[in-house]
Amino acid sequence: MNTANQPALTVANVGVTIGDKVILRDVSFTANPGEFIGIIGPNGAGKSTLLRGLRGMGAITSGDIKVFGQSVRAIGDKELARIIAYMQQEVNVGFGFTALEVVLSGRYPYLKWWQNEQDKDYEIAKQYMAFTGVDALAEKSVQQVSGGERQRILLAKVLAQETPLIFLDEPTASLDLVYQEEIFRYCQIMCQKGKTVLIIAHDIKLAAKFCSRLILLAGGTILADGSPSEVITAQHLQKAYGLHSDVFINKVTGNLDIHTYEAAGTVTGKLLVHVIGGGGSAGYILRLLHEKSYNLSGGVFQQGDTDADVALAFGVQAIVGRPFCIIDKTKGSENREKILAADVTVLSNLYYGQQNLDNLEAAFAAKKLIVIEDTAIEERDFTGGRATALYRGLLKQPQVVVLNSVQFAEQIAREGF
Ligand SMILES: Nc1ncnc2c1ncn2[C@@H]1O[C@H](COP(=O)(O)OP(=O)(O)OP(=O)(O)O)[C@@H](O)[C@H]1O
Repeated sequence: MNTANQPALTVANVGVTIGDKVILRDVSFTANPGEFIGIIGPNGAGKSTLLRGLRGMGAITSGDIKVFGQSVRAIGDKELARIIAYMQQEVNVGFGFTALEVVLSGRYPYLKWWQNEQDKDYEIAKQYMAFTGVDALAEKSVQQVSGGERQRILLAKVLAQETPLIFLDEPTASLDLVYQEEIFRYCQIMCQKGKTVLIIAHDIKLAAKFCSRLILLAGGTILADGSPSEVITAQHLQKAYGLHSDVFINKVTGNLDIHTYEAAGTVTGKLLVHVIGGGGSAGYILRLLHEKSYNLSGGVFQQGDTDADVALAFGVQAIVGRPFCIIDKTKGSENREKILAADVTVLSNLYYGQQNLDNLEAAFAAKKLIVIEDTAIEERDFTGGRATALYRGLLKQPQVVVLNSVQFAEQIAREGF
């Protein structure tokens, strides 16, 4: 087969109906050499049905599938096995076979019916066993290896098939974190060498970390197809999984991260809450309130402050000032505007220096103010006593309620504001 200048896979309007149940409909996409495509989606979305169908193993009721420009229907079994290797979700490995024998069975598309495996086949099998780190297990029975080792033996078998296309149906299921990452890493290397890998995965974060592209299936059709950041959005996750989430780049890992939470009722939706914070003191407050769907603003945070990052991750309108600088007039006024507009303002357990003293002064403008106090103000005062004096004056205001962070969390969980 001539594979040059052709998409590896062309899927056009594929549908699968079993009995009167529509399992897949209008599935269309093209996969090019070198692409590492993660197929994600909730249970029952049709991922396995799709992969089986693409491999020509399940009945496709409509549409067309081409590999390197040729319809799969027109390709014989053995030739197709030289183009697509497929690792199914549950593989029964025959009793008594050694790991090497299992991997060698991946070479069958290259053997004539009368032929045994040749030296070259042994070399290839051993090469991929070394690649997936199971060469030392060659003579061991596959019944006597761990689940992770077995998955890597099966991956070596699939690789020994030396096909340009590789389909993997949840190869990481039941594997620990190390093995899961390893399998994704092996696939990434194979794709860098020009192979096309389609992998079904339930771990979205892992798929987003390694795959060059994701296809999100939901309800039997493609909901989103693109780069991980295009596909993994709160809106798509809500549509596909019915899940409330925030999607953001984790500053520690540099990877896409997802924070999921239980949906709050609609009661809190319209209440405006402003959170005065900084230096990481407001992050958990923003999270708690965001999870309850309050309409939030926050500030004045400093650029680079984790409170500013948390606000960004949760889509909170944040007033962010320059780092290590006294809060300027503009930011101070913005802060007061938000405080005046808010139904409730929360003042976090802030530490005060000259730079952020304006946050404390601004708190006097609140209609209703919840002051979070976990540490005595004297210990948080780096202004030579000014912050303490202001704070004491603030606590005398009738609109002020003082809670520690545990009481605050309980209050929000129990009844909100
Ligand atoms: N042979 C069949 N007969 C009838 N329904 C089927 C058949 N095979 C699959 N289905 C149904 O088709 C839908 C899609 O199944 P499929 O296994 O493709 O989903 P999946 O996305 O791979 O799910 P999971 O994440 O749970 O593995 C499910 O509702 C399933 O019950």
